[in-house]
Amino acid sequence: MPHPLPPPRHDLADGHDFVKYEALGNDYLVIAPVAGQVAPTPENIRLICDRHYGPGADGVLYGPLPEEHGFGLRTFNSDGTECEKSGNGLRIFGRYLRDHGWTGEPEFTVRTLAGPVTVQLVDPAPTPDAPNAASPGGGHPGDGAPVRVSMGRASLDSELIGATGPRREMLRETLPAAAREWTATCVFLGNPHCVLPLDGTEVTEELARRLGPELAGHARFPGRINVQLMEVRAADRIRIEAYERGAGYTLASGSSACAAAVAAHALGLTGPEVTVEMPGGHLDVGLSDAGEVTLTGPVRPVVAGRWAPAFRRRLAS
Ligand SMILES: N[C@H](CCC[C@H](N)C(=O)O)C(=O)O
Repeated sequence: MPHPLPPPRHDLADGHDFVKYEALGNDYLVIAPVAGQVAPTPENIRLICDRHYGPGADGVLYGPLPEEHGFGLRTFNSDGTECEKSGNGLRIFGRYLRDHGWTGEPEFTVRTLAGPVTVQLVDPAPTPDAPNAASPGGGHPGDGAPVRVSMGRASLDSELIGATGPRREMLRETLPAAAREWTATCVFLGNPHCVLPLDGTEVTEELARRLGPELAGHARFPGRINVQLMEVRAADRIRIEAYERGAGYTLASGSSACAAAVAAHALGLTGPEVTVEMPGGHLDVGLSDAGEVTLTGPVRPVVAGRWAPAFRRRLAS
């Protein structure tokens, strides 16, 4: 539902320089580009995301940037690289826009490097304490209330994925790594993913951390790739461990969850609706007949803060 962006006003940032949210332990800092704000240079992003020397996060969401319709967003990984989009990042950004008064709408457009997406704040189910919580568009989304993002159409096209070699569908692709051959199905969702269906005993944090760096930087993918180890548990349930391009091992990843659901469905292993389990919790992924992918799950605010003057001096404007 397009609508004009309010003019940047510092009070919409509530006097904060950044706000941290987490989606199943996948944490992002939202930095609104208001007057005097730091610039999203690779050096700044790396220091801000550092878990020892900065506030720490898996990435930074820099927005809202002015757009004729909807809200512009730039998404950065913790290593300072910019990526096309992040599923959890978009869900967090949607919740931030509503929490901080940039919009009162329950549904709106966010423009990413990979194009526009629709974010929808799903009203929580009513409870005895909050019987009206589910009124249409009404009320403030409660803590952990679901946020849904329409991630667009998925594709297995090697050109979109950025793989070397002849143009092909990347279904059951053989990839040599760690002195073994792996069979992967690769998916483009605005950003690229490499899904490895494995036996459940192999879907471990240890293997994700060991194999992830090698596959993420594999010569087959010059632009690097996000990696998922996947166990199919039932026709409507999968489990993944993700190693993200630019952020490393994460407790959850939204676009990874979508990519794994698309790969499992393309391999004939699951239906169009799946729950994706990750170490940080689970997300729901739906695939429409037209190939549209939706991602739904909770988002939680963590902390809002101001740069300490000495820290601010280390960040370029
Ligand atoms: N955590 C993110 C993934 C960010 C993707 C990024 N690592 C890349 O494509 O470079 C998510 O929830 O989708």
